[in-house]
Amino acid sequence: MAELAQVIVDVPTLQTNRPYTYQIPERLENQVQVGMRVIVPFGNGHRKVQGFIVGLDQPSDYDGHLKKITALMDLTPVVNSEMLALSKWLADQTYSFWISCLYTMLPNALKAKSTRVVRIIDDIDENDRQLLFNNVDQLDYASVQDHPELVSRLLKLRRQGKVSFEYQVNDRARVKTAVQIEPALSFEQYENLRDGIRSNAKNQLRLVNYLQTIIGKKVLLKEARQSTGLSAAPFTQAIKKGWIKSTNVEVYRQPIGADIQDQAARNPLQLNSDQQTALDQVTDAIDQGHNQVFLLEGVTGSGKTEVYLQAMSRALKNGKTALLMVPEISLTPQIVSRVRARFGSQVAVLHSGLSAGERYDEWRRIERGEARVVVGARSAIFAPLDNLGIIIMDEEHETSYKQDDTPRYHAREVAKWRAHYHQAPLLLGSATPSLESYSRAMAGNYQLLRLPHRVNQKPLPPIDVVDMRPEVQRRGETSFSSELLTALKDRLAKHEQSILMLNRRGFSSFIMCRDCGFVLKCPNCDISLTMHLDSHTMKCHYCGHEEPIPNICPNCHSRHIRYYGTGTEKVMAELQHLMPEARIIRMDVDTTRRKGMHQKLLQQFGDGQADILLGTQMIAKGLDFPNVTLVGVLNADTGLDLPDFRASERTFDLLSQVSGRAGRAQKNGQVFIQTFNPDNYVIKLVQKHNYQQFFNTEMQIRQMASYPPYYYTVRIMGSHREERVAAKMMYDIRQELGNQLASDTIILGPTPRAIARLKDRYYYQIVIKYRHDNKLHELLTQIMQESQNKYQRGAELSIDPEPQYFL
Ligand SMILES: Nc1ncnc2c1ncn2[C@@H]1O[C@H](COP(=O)(O)OP(=O)(O)OP(=O)(O)O)[C@@H](O)[C@H]1O
Ligand SMILES: [Zn+2]
Ligand SMILES: [Zn+2]
Repeated sequence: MAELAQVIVDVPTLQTNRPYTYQIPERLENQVQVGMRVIVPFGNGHRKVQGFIVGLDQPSDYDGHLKKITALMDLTPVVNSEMLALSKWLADQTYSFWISCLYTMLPNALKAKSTRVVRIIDDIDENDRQLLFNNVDQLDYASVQDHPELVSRLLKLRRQGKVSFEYQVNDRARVKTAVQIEPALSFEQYENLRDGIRSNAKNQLRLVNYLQTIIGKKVLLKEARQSTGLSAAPFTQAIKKGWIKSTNVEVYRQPIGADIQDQAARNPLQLNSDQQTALDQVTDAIDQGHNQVFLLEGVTGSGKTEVYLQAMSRALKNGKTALLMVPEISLTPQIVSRVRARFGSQVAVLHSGLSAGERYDEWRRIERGEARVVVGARSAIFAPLDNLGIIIMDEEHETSYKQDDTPRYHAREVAKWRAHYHQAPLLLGSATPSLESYSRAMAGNYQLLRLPHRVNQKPLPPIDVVDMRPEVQRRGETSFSSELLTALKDRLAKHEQSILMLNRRGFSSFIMCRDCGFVLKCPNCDISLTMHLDSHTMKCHYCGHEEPIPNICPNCHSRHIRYYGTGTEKVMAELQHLMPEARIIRMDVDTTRRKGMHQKLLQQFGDGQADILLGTQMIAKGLDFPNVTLVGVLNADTGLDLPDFRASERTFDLLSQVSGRAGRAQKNGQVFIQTFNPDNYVIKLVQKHNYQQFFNTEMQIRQMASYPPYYYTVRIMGSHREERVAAKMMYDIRQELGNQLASDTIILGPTPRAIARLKDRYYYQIVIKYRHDNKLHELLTQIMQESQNKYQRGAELSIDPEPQYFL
C-alpha cells in the first residue's frame, strides 16, 4: 500500500511547478487514488492549499520530515490517467505551470477557494469574543483586514497564543439537490384515507387522487406541484402524516436553451454522392480505430454538418463517444440544436455562457458516461469523454480555437493528441481551411475530402464588388452604394431576407480631429479609445478606462473633432432612414450582452420577424436561413491593413464565410462587397470563390517572407511597468539565444509590440521563426525557468507557441 503521494499544489509559480511528496495519513490509506484533489499544508506557517495527486509511492530512503495530507476532497478521481498525461504534455508544450493546465482542463467549480480565517484556540475575553468574533469561533480575515484597530487586536491575541491565523480551502463543487417524493401507502389505503377527508378539503382530495396515479413511482416535488397545481403546503403536511415518503436527490442544473432542438434535423438525411464518399472514408477509420486526420474542404452550404452528424452516429453505434468542436456556441446555435435533435439527451454542451454550476453538471454527466456526445467551444476539447470514437472540429481555421492567455494552447493540437491517444480519427472541416492544414493535406499528411458543390445543386452566389470611391465622391459619406440599396429594396418587395455585415475588425471607431489629425488615446494603453453612444463615453477596450466624449480637440482646440469610422448604431440609423418600412435586427456586442440574446435575435430573424439582419462579423459564421437571398458587406477593407501577416487570410475567410449565407436553399442568392480597394487580390479571389488560387498566392507570399506554414513561429514577450526594464530583459534573452539555434532559424527583435503599452505595462517581444530546431524547446524552457530569479521584480515573461496575432 502506498504511503506517500506526489502532489501538484495550487501555487502557480516557477519554483513550485513540480510534484511535492506528502505522507498519506493512515485513515486515508485505503481511499487515496491518483487524480484526486487533496488539501495539504504548504510552506511555513499554517497555509493550506488545494492540490492534485499525480503519483503514489512507497517510502524510499528519504528520511526527512514529510508533511501529511490534511484531507481528501474527492471520493473518485477528477482527473483520469489520460487527462493527467495530457496536462503534463500541455504544460511542456505551452511553457506553463502544470497546475494551471489542470485547472484549464477542469470546470471552475473544482478550483477550491482558499480563504484566510482567524480561529479561537484558547479562552479569550468575552468582550473580544463578542466584538471581534460575533460570538462564533472563527472569522473570515477578509472581513476585518481593512480595519487596522481590529487587526492589531487580533495580532495581539495571536501573540498571546489565543487565536491562530489559518488558511481554509473551501470546495466550491456543489451538487444541486431537489426533493423527490413517492407514495408511502397503497392504492387501497389512499382509498380509505379519502373517505375520512372532509369534502371541502379540496387540496387534500386532489393530492390523494394524484398520489394514486403515481403508485410505485418517484417524482420530483417540483413536477408533482406542476401536475397538481398545488402549493408546497399540502405536500409538507402529507409528508408529516406519513402519506408520502420524501428524499433529497441529486439533480442537474438545466442551462437556458438546453431544450431547443431543430426538429427538421431529427432524422439522418439521404446523403449526396460527395457527402457519401467523404463519410465512407471517415467511418472506415472509425470502425478500424485508425488515427487518421481528415480535412473536409466543403464550400459554404455543401452539407458538412450532415457528414459530421452521421460520423458521430457511427461512433456511437460502435459503442464509442464523439466530440464536436465549434468556434463559439452562442454564434452558432443552429448546429447545437441540430445535434440535440439527432442525439437527444445523450448530448452535453460546454461553453462559456454556462454558470459555474451548470458547467460542473454538464462535466459530471460526461464523466459518468451519461452524455456520450459533446458539443462545445475551445475548452470543450478537455471534455472527460472516455473511449472517443471521433473528434470533429468545425471551421477549423477559426482563430478562437487558440487561447490567447496562459496556457496558450491550440484546441486543434490538443485534438490531435487526444485522437492519437484514443486511436480515433480527427475530422477537420472548413470552407476556407487554414493554410497550415491545407498545406498538410497537400503534402499527404492529412487525408483531403472535398465537397465542391452546394447541396441545393446551385452555384455559389455571384459576388459584385462595388468600388466605394466614386460612390463617396458623388453622394458624400454613406454606408450604402446605390447598387446595394436597390438590391435591398428589391428583396424587401419580394419578402426575402438580407444579411448586412459591418466589418469592425481593426481600429474603426475612434475620434479624430479633422484639422490636426489628433486621435484620442487611452492614457494607460496607447491605443485609440472607442466611442460608445449608449453611455456617451470614450472607452478603452483593453483596460476599461473611460472618459467623456470631447467637443473640442485637446491638441489644437478645433471644433472639427469627430467620430471616425462607422459603428452599427450609426449604420442602423442611416438604413432606417433610407428604408423606413424595413424591419431591422441589429446584432453586435451591445445588443447581445445579455445571456441568451444571440439565440433570441437569430430565432426572430429565422422566424421571419425581420427583413434585414445587420451585424458585425459575429453574423458571418454558420447561419443557415433558407429565405436569405442577399448578403452585403459594407466595408470589406478594415482588417486588410493590420500589421499582421495573417490579415489577408482572415479577410478571405471572413468574406467567403459571410458570402456563403446567401442562396442556401431554393432561391438564388446574390452578394455585394463594398470596398475602397477593389483591386486587392484578396477581394478579387473572394469574388471568384477561388480558395485554391488564394491558397497558392498566399503561400508564395508566406514563403518569401519565411512565415508559417513554411516556418514555425514562437513569440517571447516580456513586460514591466518601466519600459527600460522590459527592453533590457528582452535584449538579455536575445543574447542568450545567441548562436545556440539552428542556422536557418530567424530571430526577430526585440521590438516594442504594436500595442507597446497595455494596462500600464510596457511590452517587448522577440519572434523566432524556425523549421527544425532541436535545441529551441529546451532552451526556451530553460529561459522561462531562470527568469524567476534573473530579472527585476515585477518583470513578466511569457512564451507563445504559434501566436495567432502579432499585434
Ligand atoms: N444530403 C442532403 N440533402 C438535403 N439537404 C441537405 C443534405 N445535406 C445537408 N442538407 C441541408 O443543406 C443545408 C446546408 O448544410 P450545412 O449547414 O451543413 O452546410 P455547411 O457545409 O455546414 O455550410 P457552412 O460552411 O456555410 O456552414 C442545411 O439546411 C442542411 O440541412
Ligand atoms: Zn486638432
Ligand atoms: Zn486602456
